Amino acid sequence: MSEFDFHGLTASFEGQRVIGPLSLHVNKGEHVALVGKSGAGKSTLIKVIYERLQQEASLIPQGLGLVNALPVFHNVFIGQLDQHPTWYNTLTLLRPFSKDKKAVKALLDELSISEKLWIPAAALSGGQRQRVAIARALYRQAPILLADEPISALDGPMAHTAMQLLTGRFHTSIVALHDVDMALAYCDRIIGIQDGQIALDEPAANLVASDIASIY
Ligand SMILES: Nc1ncnc2c1ncn2[C@@H]1O[C@H](COP(=O)(O)OP(=O)(O)OP(=O)(O)O)[C@@H](O)[C@H]1O
Repeated sequence: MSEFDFHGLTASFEGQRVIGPLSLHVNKGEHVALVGKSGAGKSTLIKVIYERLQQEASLIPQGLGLVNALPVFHNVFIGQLDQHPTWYNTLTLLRPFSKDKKAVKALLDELSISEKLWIPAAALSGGQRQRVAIARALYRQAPILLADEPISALDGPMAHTAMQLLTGRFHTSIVALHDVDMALAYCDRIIGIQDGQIALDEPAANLVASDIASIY
């Protein structure tokens, strides 16, 4: 069953075409890895897809988009901001409800970072910030994940934990990954981007890492 079927996806900067035009059909339940060399267009393609999906998707942008002045709890809670009335969000800023504290802490426990619950995001390391952005995306509970290099700053075991959570909790995902081995391990479809076009589109089961090398 189709999750989405987009045609004519394009993006340009200062008149220079960097994506497409291309078509992308993704089935419900697919976990897609976007691979390709730096500058190929993976981040831009994720942004273009997000513009079309909006509320249906959880986004982990490469820049993470954390609010530095807010504690980790609030940065994760932001994932559900549009699911509550304004009065609820205002009260939460001052004094979070215990059910939300419990839910956010449980998620942070899974990413081994719950001890930072009340620490401002500004005081976190790069890998800790990435885990908070992952928790925010999971907390949103959207059906589709769009993630741009979500594990680039994580150590080996934590990178595996994060990929298990992301591919396990989201029905459908599109994740840009530099690590080809992680892409093959956790995704069932590999899309290679080269100069803003799809240069490879194969089930992961049909590929080994060296097959993907040609697009780098
Ligand atoms: N804001 C921008 N203004 C101008 N050009 C841009 C902008 N953002 C991206 N580009 C250009 O678009 C092309 C694709 O960039 P993009 O960030 O999508 O690549 P990428 O595959 O995600 O790279 P990386 O793996 O390094 O993150 C590049 O040539 C880049 O220089």
